[in-house]
Amino acid sequence: MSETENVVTRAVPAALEDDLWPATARLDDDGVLRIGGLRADELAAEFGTPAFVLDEADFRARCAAWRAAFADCDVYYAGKAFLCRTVARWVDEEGLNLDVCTGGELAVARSVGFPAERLLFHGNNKSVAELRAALDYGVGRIVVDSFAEIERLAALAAEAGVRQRVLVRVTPGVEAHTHHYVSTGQEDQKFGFSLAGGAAAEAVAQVLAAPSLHLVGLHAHIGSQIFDTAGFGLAAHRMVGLLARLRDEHGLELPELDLGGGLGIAYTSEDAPLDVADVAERLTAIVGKECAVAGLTVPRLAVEPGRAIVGSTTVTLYEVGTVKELPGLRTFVSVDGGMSDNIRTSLYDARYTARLASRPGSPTAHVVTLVGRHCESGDVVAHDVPLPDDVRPGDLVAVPASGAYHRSMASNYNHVTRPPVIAVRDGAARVIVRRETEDDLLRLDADPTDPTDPAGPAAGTSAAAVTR
Ligand SMILES: Cc1ncc(COP(=O)(O)O)c(C=O)c1O
Ligand SMILES: N[C@@H](CCCC[NH3+])C(=O)O
Repeated sequence: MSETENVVTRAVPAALEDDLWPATARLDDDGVLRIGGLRADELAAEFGTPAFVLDEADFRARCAAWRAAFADCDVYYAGKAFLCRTVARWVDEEGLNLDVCTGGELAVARSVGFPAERLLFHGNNKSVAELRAALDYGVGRIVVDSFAEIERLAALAAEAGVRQRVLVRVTPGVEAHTHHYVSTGQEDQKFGFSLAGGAAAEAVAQVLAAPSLHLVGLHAHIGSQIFDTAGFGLAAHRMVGLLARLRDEHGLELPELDLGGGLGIAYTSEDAPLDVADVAERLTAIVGKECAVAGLTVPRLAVEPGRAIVGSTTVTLYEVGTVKELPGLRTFVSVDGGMSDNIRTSLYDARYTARLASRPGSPTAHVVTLVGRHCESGDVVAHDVPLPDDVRPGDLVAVPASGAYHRSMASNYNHVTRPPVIAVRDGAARVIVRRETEDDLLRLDADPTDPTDPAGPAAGTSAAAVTR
């Protein structure tokens, strides 16, 4: 238990804290939260709770800011943060490219006709079916992640009669200062080819030897929710070093360098995110300088922001169901969602804040634990949240910064239906992902009274079948 829990009475923040809330979020005079010109209480009445409310104007503005900051680079929105058909369409309309990491994400892109050339396909264990789907759609770039995959992809591309553009994913040996579950630049992890161990250079040689593969560049992603540029700088330095070595060994200058995603956002007022324009300036300067020193032509840079684009655009609206006070110990405020719509608190010990969204409440707050409705005592939405003393059942609570890795990591634990995503803009709301129903949950189950139901899903082609 935290020392502050329920012991200190605090003032409820009067205003919405900068950086945490979507750009169009406002507090009405009657204390009601408004996003995209719409009142939280009216949104809850129309669409129910819990619900993800996504500020479309903010999403588009963030895409535009990244595009402007990285003007001569390729910006790939990382769909894993949150993807649905409408968002794929917005990304396309805003002129960004799209990073997909599964056949499912690719299917979303495909379903809206996302230009194949502007897709990049990631994954440390892409299936044969996924690789075939990517080749079939003509995905612009595939990032190869293992020796087995190089062999597999080379065979599949040859079979399809295409020469597939690829990047080699390198682990540059950089420790990002973030939770170890989301740190991916260090040697000891499952992604990519080690730089220090020589695997990266060997992977490059194998790709170059495969006539059906066309090596266009290198890729590195050091982790996620990062607040300083030192790690990116070090990764850039090492990647340019590898480019120079490849030039010396193979006489070729690779034209592309993808430095991945990972820029952090503010979840509480203690977080100080970097400005995208500053990051762009620093990264391009570092790469430019390193290339000048190495005598290399500056490669075209690519970046893959996910969280930094969608994270702050979305607020989760919950309804309070119970308030349990344990005098001198803690107050639990239970809402109608939980770890099925926000796994980040229990998985990464992530910090969040929350505020009453349907009325002002008393000016003083108890620091409470905001919990969900699941059968786990670790089902916490947010620790140490100052909610008004008079918080009660029926109140709406809003959790900001819940656009990235919330809906995309949502589950049906306890057979809870996953919340909808409601896009709001200029006073209009649109359901872009509908709420699941109990019928949705039952749809996949076989009927126990009917032995012929279901026929069973079609099996994918096994990897062994291709490489043998
Ligand atoms: C390869 C790759 N690119 C991009 C991203 C997006 O990261 P973020 O949402 O932190 O920007 C990730 C996730 O960490 C990733 O693994
Ligand atoms: N899911 C993680 C980020 C991982 C990104 C994927 N490589 C998070 O919520 O912070």
